[in-house]
Amino acid sequence: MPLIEVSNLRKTYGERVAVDDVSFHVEQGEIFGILGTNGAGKTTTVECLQGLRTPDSGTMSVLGLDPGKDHTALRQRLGSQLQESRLPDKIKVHEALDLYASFYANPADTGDLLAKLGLTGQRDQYFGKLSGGQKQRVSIALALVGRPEVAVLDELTTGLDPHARRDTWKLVETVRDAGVTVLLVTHFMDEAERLCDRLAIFDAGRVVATGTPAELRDRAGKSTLDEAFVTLTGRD
Ligand SMILES: Nc1ncnc2c1ncn2[C@@H]1O[C@H](COP(=O)(O)OP(=O)(O)OP(=O)(O)O)[C@@H](O)[C@H]1O
Repeated sequence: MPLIEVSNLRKTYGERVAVDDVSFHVEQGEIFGILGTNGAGKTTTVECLQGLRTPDSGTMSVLGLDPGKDHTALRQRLGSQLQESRLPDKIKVHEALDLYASFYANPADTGDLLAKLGLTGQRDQYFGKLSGGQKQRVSIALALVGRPEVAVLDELTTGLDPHARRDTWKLVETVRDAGVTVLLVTHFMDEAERLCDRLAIFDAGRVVATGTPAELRDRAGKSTLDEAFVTLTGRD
């Protein structure tokens, strides 16, 4: 049974249809990408999956739970990275981690987690003083502190330099290799190609294709995911 199953999901904001008849599934242990341009409905979809938004219609199952009904149980088993750094500048790294750890019944050891993410030296630093890459690593640490079975990582490398992006990608692979299923929201084709085992291409609230990066390239008859994306979204 898939770890995540979404069928015919629809979500509107007033007149605006943000997500329209979206279906896909995610298998245990994979990095699954939700790829699309701005406003494609990616964040709305993962917010519904986390029980943060109520869809208008459709069904969802995450770890066998219904996000709408089993929100509290799901929160213990799912880790979320914030789309932007929403931490106050004046919180220290270890304070943020301890705070998030307190939300979970069986949190990870925060010292170990900081070491794994290369943040031991930043333990006592204010969040506001960190570099972009360090902030991103803190937000990944916050997503992992509850020992989640599924981690939702949204716009992971936006604003990072090429070295920090590559370091972050390696980190995501380490997370997956430790057995965590990763739902990766991105609008970067190179990131999706490099990291995702399978992905769904979103466009204007709909899923236009799902598959491995190689399958999507083949289907579109293109040599890069970038070109395949343009073809599959009908923008050729
Ligand atoms: N709270 C809201 N109220 C009204 N409209 C919203 C709200 N949140 C999102 N939308 C609209 O719904 C559509 C889908 O937005 P969503 O944030 O899900 O897309 P996205 O693919 O994650 O985009 P981005 O990459 O820019 O984050 C957009 O047109 C957006 O303007």
